[in-house]
Amino acid sequence: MTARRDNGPLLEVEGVTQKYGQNIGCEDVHFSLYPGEVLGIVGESGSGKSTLLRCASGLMQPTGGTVRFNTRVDGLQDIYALSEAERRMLMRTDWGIIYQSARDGLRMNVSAGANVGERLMAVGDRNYASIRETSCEWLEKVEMDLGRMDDLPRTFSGGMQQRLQIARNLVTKPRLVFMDEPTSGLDVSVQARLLDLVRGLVRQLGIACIIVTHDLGVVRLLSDRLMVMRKGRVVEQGLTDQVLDDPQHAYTQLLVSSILPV
Ligand SMILES: Nc1ncnc2c1ncn2[C@@H]1O[C@H](COP(=O)(O)OP(=O)(O)OP(=O)(O)O)[C@@H](O)[C@H]1O
Repeated sequence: MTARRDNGPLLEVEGVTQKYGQNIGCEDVHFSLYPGEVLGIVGESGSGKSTLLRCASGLMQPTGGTVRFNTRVDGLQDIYALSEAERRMLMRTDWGIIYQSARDGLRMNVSAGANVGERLMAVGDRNYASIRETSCEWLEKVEMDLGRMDDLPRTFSGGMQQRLQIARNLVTKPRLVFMDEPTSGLDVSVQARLLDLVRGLVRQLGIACIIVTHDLGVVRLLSDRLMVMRKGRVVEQGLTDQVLDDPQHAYTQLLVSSILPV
């Protein structure tokens, strides 16, 4: 585990509840995430994983509870008490979000290079040569062929699009990255390479991550800690190996024994 605990949590989620009318998206969720720590969230379809991720990543204000992020200047701040502009700035600088569908995370009508470069411009970089150089470095880090730099993402395979999303998100060196099913929909060998790449970059850069997935193999490989959700609630959480090798809750036991589809 590479998490650093000396300066307190990077993200603190307390009592987060999201209701959609009568429907419960998630209910009374608590957790803290430390710098450099990778948290996996698993659970069957409809268990509230995506709802929780959206609440924690500033995309949807929960109907109850608080989400606090340890900002560089002012320390722990309730992200929904910030102005829209401040929250957007955080999202551009300290957070990354990697979506299951590249369409949600990339601009499909601008080139691969511009997809990466515009993130640098958004944080104030105005030097075209250095933007292009850094974009190239990142495309290489995610094993993209630089010959495709000026091509549109819609001409890429699913695996390439996900690698481009990773470059676009990591280029600004965020401290926290949210990933929603980053490998689903890709074929198995592409998934394995992508997971290796994510694992290498996350460890090398010491980025904290929250990964929502239905794939226990993904969390086994990437996450330090694991949270298991059912019907909007967290039923079990702990160190990933502990939870997967010695599940305490009956529902986790079913998930791990593959009796339930996750
Ligand atoms: N926009 C919405 N309006 C009403 N109910 C919603 C909405 N979004 C989600 N829900 C409900 O909230 C609950 C949790 O859904 P959520 O999508 O967060 O689960 P999930 O675990 O991410 O599922 P999946 O793995 O299928 O994406 C479900 O009962 C779902 O029907």
